[in-house]
Amino acid sequence: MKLLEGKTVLVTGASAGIGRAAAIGAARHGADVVINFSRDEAGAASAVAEIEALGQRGLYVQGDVADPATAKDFVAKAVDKFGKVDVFVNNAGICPFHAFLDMPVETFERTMRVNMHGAYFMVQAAANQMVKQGHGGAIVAVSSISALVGGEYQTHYTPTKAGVHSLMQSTAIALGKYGIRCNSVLPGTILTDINKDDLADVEKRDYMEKRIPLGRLGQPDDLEGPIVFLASDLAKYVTGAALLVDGGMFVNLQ
Ligand SMILES: NC(=O)C1=CN([C@@H]2O[C@H](COP(=O)(O)OP(=O)(O)OC[C@H]3O[C@@H](n4cnc5c(N)ncnc54)[C@H](O)[C@@H]3O)[C@@H](O)[C@H]2O)C=CC1
Ligand SMILES: C[C@H](O)[C@@H]1OC(=O)[C@H](O)[C@@H]1O
Repeated sequence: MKLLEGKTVLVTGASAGIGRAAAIGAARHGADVVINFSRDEAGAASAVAEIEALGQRGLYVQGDVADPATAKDFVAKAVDKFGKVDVFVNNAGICPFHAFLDMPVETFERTMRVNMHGAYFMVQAAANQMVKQGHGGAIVAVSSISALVGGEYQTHYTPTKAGVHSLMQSTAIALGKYGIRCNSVLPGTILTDINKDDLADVEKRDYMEKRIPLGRLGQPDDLEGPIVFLASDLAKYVTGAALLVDGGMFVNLQ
């Protein structure tokens, strides 16, 4: 069963990793997909090629989500090409691991701008378009298990992930009257570029793996189903919710 037939889906940071998996998943479920990317044009082009190979239409648009102007441009280009926005997936994010006591101001500010400000202005631009269209929509934010737990080298990052989930709770209220649902997915540890240096530490990787009841670290396509579900009418009465996708890591205290 195709869950997003006829929909136009926008995904940020989709040249690789979880964003790419969400974009491909949406296409597999019958959507046309517009992806934002910042630097990796080859990755973006190959994601669009994969979307087209699935029989759907695709478009890639360059833009740094930290710049609020990117949000309006992304939505405008999507509407130019496909006429509407039905689903928006806020995925772009960075996590430059660093200790707390000597956190460089630039690292802190860049992480806030990409992960939090970027999410805010992107969600706002997508929501304005959905309100204008008048037939509702779905917004899914890629938050994190890190919205619920801390990280010694992530003191600048975990507040952005809690912030993104909190944004979905508030926009669920602000946008409910327009039929726009807003939810978060909370991935656990998923093997992508964002953590490949961190997980090169064999001891740490081993510890993470052992903490996961399902016995393995996540892959980007583990997020495909949960994101498509929240974007689809199967979740038509779900808003303001958060779905942990972590192989059971969070609940595994002892
Ligand atoms: N990999 C993991 O274990 C987890 C990842 N997440 C979140 O998932 C999201 C995706 O990350 P991953 O796929 O894991 O890593 P990734 O590094 O493969 O993907 C991040 C994407 O965001 C893009 N991006 C970064 N800065 C950008 C900017 N300024 N403007 C536009 N695009 C930008 C990158 O180009 C890349 O495509 C992030 O928000 C991350 O916080 C959440 C929980 C766990
Ligand atoms: C980048 C980290 O490996 C990853 O990001 C998250 O949000 C997870 O909690 C992991 O710490």
